[in-house]
Amino acid sequence: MPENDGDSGCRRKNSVILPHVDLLTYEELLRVVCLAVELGMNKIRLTGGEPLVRKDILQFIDRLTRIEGLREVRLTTNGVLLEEYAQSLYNSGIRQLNVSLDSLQAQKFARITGRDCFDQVWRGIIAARDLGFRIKINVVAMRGINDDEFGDFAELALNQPFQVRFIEFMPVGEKSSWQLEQFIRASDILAMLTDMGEFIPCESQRFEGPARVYHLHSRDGRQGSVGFISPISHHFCDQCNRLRLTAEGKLRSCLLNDNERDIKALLRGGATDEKLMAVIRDTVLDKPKGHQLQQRLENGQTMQCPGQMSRIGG
Ligand SMILES: Nc1nc2c(ncn2[C@@H]2O[C@H](COP(=O)(O)OP(=O)(O)OP(=O)(O)O)[C@@H](O)[C@H]2O)c(=O)[nH]1
Ligand SMILES: C[S@@+](CC[C@H](N)C(=O)[O-])C[C@H]1O[C@@H](n2cnc3c(N)ncnc32)[C@H](O)[C@@H]1O
Ligand code: SF4
Repeated sequence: MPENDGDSGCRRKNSVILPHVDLLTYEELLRVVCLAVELGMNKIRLTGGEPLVRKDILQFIDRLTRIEGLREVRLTTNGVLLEEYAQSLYNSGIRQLNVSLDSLQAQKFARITGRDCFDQVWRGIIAARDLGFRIKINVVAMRGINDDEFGDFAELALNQPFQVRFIEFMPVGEKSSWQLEQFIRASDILAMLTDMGEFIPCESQRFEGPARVYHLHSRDGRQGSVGFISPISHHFCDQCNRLRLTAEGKLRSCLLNDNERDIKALLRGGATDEKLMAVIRDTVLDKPKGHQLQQRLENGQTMQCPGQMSRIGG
């Protein structure tokens, strides 16, 4: 196992826990969401950090899902608390979950995440499946860490009603453990899997999110859904319509660009709704055309991005 144990940069081992007062309150979050909805936003994803560990998260989600005009609330989780929370999440109206799962092997999972809880996460996934959630499994692809399991993950897509998505490992975070040797492009992953059967591009999902989705028809007649997210080798910036709001109230127009606007300062400084809406609109207008990671990779330039996944949420 390489030195960094495959920590994808999402949860840093020495993560700083922010004081409660530095976080946007639920009231503040709801105000920002309502204004964004008024401006035309219709989908919210809760991510993190780990959204399910925040105190009173279920009450917050209950209020969030009742906002008029908000079509859908989705959640990305490490799955640790899923078994316990799945029913309440379903009752709140959430129907789609993304679960991060970089290994199907309990010991390796423990080394990657620093938590020996593969079985607990798996039970959460199964509980959510049985309740009827649509489930996507997020796999950050890391050469030398989990590339020996890509076939097992594709098997999972054939055996369970989950969409398995392989995500290119991004160099996010100042002290990110990202190493060029670990990077593996989405097209190489697909090439490694072609023996399993036929991969047919799913046209209906083309603009449904960052993943390029394929129907997998296995040689023995089973079917599944496999996605590839390639922010580095084949970026999708021209279709990107996301804004990201961090827990401490910074609004970003791009995952890989550190320009941020301080929404918390505005909220706590008495900004009017009009002012806040203007700032949200300006953030959208400032959206960069794209990122230069592929060029930097080809030129052998440093790839570290200042942001941090656990802050930005993926
Ligand atoms: N660079 C970059 N990476 C992204 C972007 N969106 C998603 N990703 C990566 O892809 C992963 C999965 O994204 P999700 O938001 O779970 O994707 P999704 O479920 O298909 O998307 P929605 O259901 O539309 O929210 C993220 O954790 C990131 O690693 C993006 O806009 N830019
Ligand atoms: C940052 S995590 C936060 C949400 C939650 N705590 C979890 O573990 O799912 C959200 C997503 O970011 C993705 N991610 C984390 N680090 C990444 C990296 N370096 N490159 C690409 N994706 C990454 C993971 O796949 C994960 O699904
Ligand atoms: S603009 Fe930024 S956030 Fe959007 S797809 Fe490109 S890199 Fe990702």
